[in-house]
Amino acid sequence: MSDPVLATESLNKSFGALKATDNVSIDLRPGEIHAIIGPNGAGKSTLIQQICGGLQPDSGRVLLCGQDVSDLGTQKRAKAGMGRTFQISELCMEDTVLENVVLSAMGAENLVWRFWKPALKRPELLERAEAALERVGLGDERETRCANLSHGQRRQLEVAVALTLSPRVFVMDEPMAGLGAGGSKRLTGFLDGLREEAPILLVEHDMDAVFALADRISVLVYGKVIATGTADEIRASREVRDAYLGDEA
Ligand SMILES: Nc1ncnc2c1ncn2[C@@H]1O[C@H](COP(=O)(O)OP(=O)(O)OP(=O)(O)O)[C@@H](O)[C@H]1O
Repeated sequence: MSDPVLATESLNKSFGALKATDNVSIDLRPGEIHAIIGPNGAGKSTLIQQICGGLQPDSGRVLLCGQDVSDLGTQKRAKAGMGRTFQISELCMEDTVLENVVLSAMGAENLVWRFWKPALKRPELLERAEAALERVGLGDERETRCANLSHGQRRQLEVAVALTLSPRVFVMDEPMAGLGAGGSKRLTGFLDGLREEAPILLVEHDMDAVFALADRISVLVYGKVIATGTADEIRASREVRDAYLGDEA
């Protein structure tokens, strides 16, 4: 079996007496989508934040392509290849789609951000930004202001932004949130193809999307992984049904 691209080793995080992440060890293999599911308050976002560097665990490690990144902050992890997406607030609503992606491509080159308007004329940055926009299907929207994009298009734009950093993994926190049925279906199709670019660790409440996409699913309950397996294995697990999915799964 191939080495994991991303792995957590015994991550623990408590808030007072509450164990939000309890000894969590999961991994993400090349080409796969690994979904993390679980009830509200199970610790999914806390886990994602520890993986991406926004929150320091009490103990445990995060490995990216075998390298221990536990001591790196969010930016350094992003540069090392951790492509966190769907932080809507990081898009600049007043700027165009192309400007948003160029800004990110500049970050990848450590360029100073106050010089970013002239950077729009730099062919290598433009090329990288345009390639990312084409890849996510927003090539025709390059001059559209971000504020005028649909919810689903903004999610695609966030992937384009992440792509300019040549991510080794994507870590996505509830990408389907706020999308209608049609939007979820379109995004599901898009994520299905995106796994060729880099494997995806996906936290998601939309079970249709999870069961359509995930190669493996881990179920988190009260901060603990109670099961990891294929969609069929997770559906068949009595423990998972009792703790989370009920009998409709
Ligand atoms: N900064 C914090 N301080 C104290 N408690 C926190 C903090 N962040 C999260 N928690 C608690 O930790 C637990 C896990 O929260 P978390 O947001 O990670 O769950 P989640 O699985 O992402 O939930 P949801 O599906 O509702 O987004 C919850 O009980 C939450 O109230």
